[in-house]
Order: sequence, then C-alpha cells, then structure tokens
Amino acid sequence: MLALQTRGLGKTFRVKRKETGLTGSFRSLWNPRWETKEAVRGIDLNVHEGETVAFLGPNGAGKSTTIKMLTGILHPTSGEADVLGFTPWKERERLAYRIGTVFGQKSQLWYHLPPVDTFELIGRIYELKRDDYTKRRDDLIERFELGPYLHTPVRKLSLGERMRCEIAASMLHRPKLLFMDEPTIGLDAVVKQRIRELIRERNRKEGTTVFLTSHDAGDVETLCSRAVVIHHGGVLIDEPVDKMKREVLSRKNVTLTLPNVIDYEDLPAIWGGQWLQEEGGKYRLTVDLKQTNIERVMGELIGRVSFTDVNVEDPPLEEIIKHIYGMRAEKEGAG
Ligand SMILES: Nc1ncnc2c1ncn2[C@@H]1O[C@H](COP(=O)(O)OP(=O)(O)OP(=O)(O)O)[C@@H](O)[C@H]1O
Repeated sequence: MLALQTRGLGKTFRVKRKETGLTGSFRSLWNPRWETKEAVRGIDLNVHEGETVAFLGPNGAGKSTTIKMLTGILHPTSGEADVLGFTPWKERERLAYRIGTVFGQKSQLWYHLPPVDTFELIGRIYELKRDDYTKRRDDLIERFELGPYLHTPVRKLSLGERMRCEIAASMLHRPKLLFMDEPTIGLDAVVKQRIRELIRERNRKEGTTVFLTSHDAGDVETLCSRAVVIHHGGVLIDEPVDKMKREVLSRKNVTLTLPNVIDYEDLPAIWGGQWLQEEGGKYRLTVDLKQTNIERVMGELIGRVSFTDVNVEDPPLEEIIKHIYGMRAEKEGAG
C-alpha cells in the first residue's frame, strides 16, 4: 500500500525582484517589481507503507518546500498529492492525526515547559485515551531515556536532549508516517547515532514510514532504504541506498591535524587513500573502503605521520551527490 503519492507536485513563489543601487532600492519600496521563483517543479513520487526514504539535495533544492506541501502547511501551485488517503492542504487537520513531524531547526516543544507537560498537552490535543497515552508515553520515555530531564524546562536542555524529546513527542500519537526535516542537525556523532537507532527501531517495531531530509550521509546510510535526490526542484535519482552505498557511500574522510604545516609531497602514500585539500595544519585523506579499511589506514598513518588530532567521518552529502553526477556523466559519455 502507498503511504504517499505525488504527481507533478510543484510550487512557485512570487518574490520581489532585487533592484541594484540606492535609487533601485527606493523604487522597489514604492513600486516593487515581482518575479516568480520555481522552488519545486513537478515532483512524481511513490512511497510505500513502512519504507524509510531519504529525500536529499543541495541547499535550495526544494526539500523543505516539498515537505511543507506534503504536511499541508503550503498549498502547491500545481500537481497532486495523496498522503495516507488525504489531500494534505485540503485536509490538514485530519491528516495531522496520522502523521508526525520533526523539524530539526524549529522546536515544536513548549520552550518554557518541561517535556512531560508538552507530552500531556499533546495527549489531550490528539484526544488519546488515558490508559493508552500513559502506556505509550512511559514506553517512549524508557526507550528514548528521557527520565533524567523529563521535568527540566526545554530551554535548559542540550540540543541532543531536546531532539530526543522532540522525536518522542512526534511519536506519541502513533503516527503512520513521520516527516523529519534534518532531525540530526547540529548533534554530535554519538547522539546522532542513538537518534538514528531510535527512529529505525520505531520503523521496525511499528512499521512507521519515514520520510527524511538530511545533509548527513550517515543518516541516509544507517536509517534509510531508499534515496531520492532532487536538484533544482526535480527528481534526479531514485534508487535503493544499497546501490548508492556500493557506488559512493564506500568512502570515508580522515582529517589529521599535524603539529606543523608540511608539504603535500611529504605525506606518505596510503593504500586505498587519496590526500585532498589542506586547511591550516589540517590534511584530509579520502579513503576508499572497497580497497582498504579504516583500521589498516590508521595503522599505516600512526607509523608514518605524527599528528595531534584525527577525525573520521562520512564525506559531505553535497560531495557524494557531485560524485554521483560525475560517475553518471562518465557512464553516459562512454555509452
Ligand atoms: N517562502 C518563500 N518565498 C520565496 N522563496 C522561497 C520561499 N521558501 C523557499 N523559497 C525558495 O525556494 C527554493 C527551495 O527552498 P527549500 O527551503 O525548499 O530548499 P531546501 O532543499 O530545503 O534547502 P536547504 O537544504 O537549504 O534547507 C530556494 O531557492 C528558496 O530560496
């Protein structure tokens, strides 16, 4: 069964045209000129119940605008969407009972209240039966380990603590479909990983469909089974994450901080690795995990370079997407 379907979904904004110079600024104040901006241009998507979909793309690609249309916050300019049997912008309230939303950059918890009070309010807003609500709340508190800060006002929580509460709150009414816009933004690696596990667990245990945007390749790799990449408002790639992993997610960036700035030529050749740009005393090595593994690379580095700090992470998603374009263009050229 489909949880979500769109056909030609598009959104155009009307924006004031920027005029140059002082005279232009005054003119646009009294007599603004308008132009249209196509944020989303005809997206076709099918998401099945229980799927975990990463909705990716560079800054300004149209991800948030699409999520806003799918949750009923924005009216589209063109096209259709069906989310759990509802047309989001026409049946927003009814849809709200069936979906959960998490916006990493915007808190949905009451800032001055402790999370436990927000949970209580949500329970009442969604008219949850008392026994069901208590059981569900206590289960989420236990799984998300919220006990220690349940009674602390949200404004005093760390970002990681708040995000766990945000996600638990979005799940209180057992939504069938979760929309998450950058749920791990700004979190440290350990908290990110824990949050991914918790979302994945809900997907496995309750079959919750997850539709997530992120700039973090780790979110895609550990959480999602399918990746949809959009660019300039249209779908470019729609494929299983496993395929993407085989092609491009098999790389890691190792950043070393050296005590002194040295010449690139003095850096040792590392099997399966390639040295990239330098910033100050930082040197980046891109490692192809199809050829080697991090343990081996670290072994080689420790014996041959003296460094003061090391950091191993996924390449930025923008880099991965660029790499995909490059590979596809090469293939098409060769074919
Ligand atoms: N209310 C608005 N009025 C005018 N233009 C808008 C509005 N909202 C978004 N846009 C424009 O639409 C385009 C898509 O924006 P959107 O926020 O959907 O991108 P995004 O993929 O979510 O980007 P990011 O990764 O930076 O959050 C951008 O060019 C943006 O400037």
